Amino acid sequence: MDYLQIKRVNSLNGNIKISGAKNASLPLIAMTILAINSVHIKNLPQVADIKTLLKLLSNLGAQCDFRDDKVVVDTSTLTQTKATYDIVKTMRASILVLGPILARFGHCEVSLPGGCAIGQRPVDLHLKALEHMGAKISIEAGYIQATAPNGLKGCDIIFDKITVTGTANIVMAAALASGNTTITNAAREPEVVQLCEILNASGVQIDGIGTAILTVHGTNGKLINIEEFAVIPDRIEAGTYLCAGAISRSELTLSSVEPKHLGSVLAKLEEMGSKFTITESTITIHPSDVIKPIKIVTQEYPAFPTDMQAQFLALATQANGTSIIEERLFENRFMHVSELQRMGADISLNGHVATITGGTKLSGTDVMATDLRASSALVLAGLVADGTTNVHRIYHLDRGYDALEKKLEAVGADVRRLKE
Ligand SMILES: CC(=O)N[C@H]1[C@@H](OP(=O)(O)OP(=O)(O)OC[C@H]2O[C@@H](n3ccc(=O)[nH]c3=O)[C@H](O)[C@@H]2O)O[C@H](CO)[C@@H](O)[C@@H]1O
Ligand SMILES: C=C(OP(=O)(O)O)C(=O)O
Repeated sequence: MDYLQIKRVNSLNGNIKISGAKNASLPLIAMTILAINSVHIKNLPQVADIKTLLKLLSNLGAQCDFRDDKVVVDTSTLTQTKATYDIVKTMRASILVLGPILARFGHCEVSLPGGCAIGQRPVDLHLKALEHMGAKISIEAGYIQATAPNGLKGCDIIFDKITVTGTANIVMAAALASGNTTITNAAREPEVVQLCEILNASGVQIDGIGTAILTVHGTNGKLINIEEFAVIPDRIEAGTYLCAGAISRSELTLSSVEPKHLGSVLAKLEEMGSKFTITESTITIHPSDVIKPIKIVTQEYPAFPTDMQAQFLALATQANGTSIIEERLFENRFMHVSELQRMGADISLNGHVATITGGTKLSGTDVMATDLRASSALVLAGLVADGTTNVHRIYHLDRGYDALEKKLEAVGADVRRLKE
């Protein structure tokens, strides 16, 4: 198993190119199930989750040719409709094949994804919405068994909670349904917006893109032609490297980034003292020597993302005062706290709220990554901790960060990937 060894740096300097967004790539790859043609996707990140989803599609019979940051997916040979436990257990986002497979074939089996380190993460809203569209759904032996022998029918769906992959799943199901599907309380994340835009450009009319009410005009079973496109930049990867600049008081420039998607993250970093030079596709962070404490509440886009909570918590350990971070999306997304405490951080947890007394000196030690963003928080802490920090179980990090150690090394960090 690999681990990352990080030594304290004085400062970082240089340019980091941001990769395509994992959370946009996943629904966009699932979307190829709706296509009549071979779909060319550019700017994919080289991360484990992408390979996992492509493996899932290959197992179902699709042809996937993934080279560098491009993939060509041909689902005309896709004949199997069962997403098995061995793959789904490694990546919850496998649930994204449910909507498109059901819409195209009229039946689909997907292993229940189950919970994960950050929380229970049920998929009840995906299933209820599909039932509303006419699907018959049962859970048998740990599998979601879904059928729609007469096709899916457009209808009005109101999500009780905003769900990102739930919205993506239903948009894809609705794309091939008969009639119109209106989704109220839809997710507005840029990753959902891109999925809708590509579908819209491929002949599936979608009204309200980027708003909380989407109307998808179904094609009544007709597969669609999808032109080549590039995945949007990863706003969470970008946010993580901005935190690297802020915590190490280093000027860093991010390129191939979409500043518009980072509004709440930039606003919080500004409150903490950083300044920015922003162009259409670059952000340079000019950090301040003094990091100010912060109050953060995680919420759905465009508010502050839960996927940046762990990294800001690491940053808050170096602020000159007390920060308060409230996690509203996932009930157990504070697993990094105990590891940061082992490095010397002063953090108290009360349910969903972490109180971080900043200004403590961190010391390098062996720490365990427990989930994807917890991993990057530990890397950020390692950049400023005295001595050496070894981050173990980085298979979590490899799910979503493209060449993290190479990108950090290129700007002067001492980060090495080693074998246990
Ligand atoms: C692959 C991907 O894009 N993952 C992102 C996606 O996850 P994901 O799509 O799984 O997260 P959701 O938006 O669905 O979850 C939001 C909240 O709704 C709850 N819920 C969701 C579905 C459901 O059927 N029932 C239910 O109760 C969840 O437990 C959670 O508390 O959005 C999350 C919230 O921004 C991000 O942290 C993840 O990085
Ligand atoms: C929680 C995340 O991903 P996933 O939904 O795939 O677990 C994430 O990207 O931070």
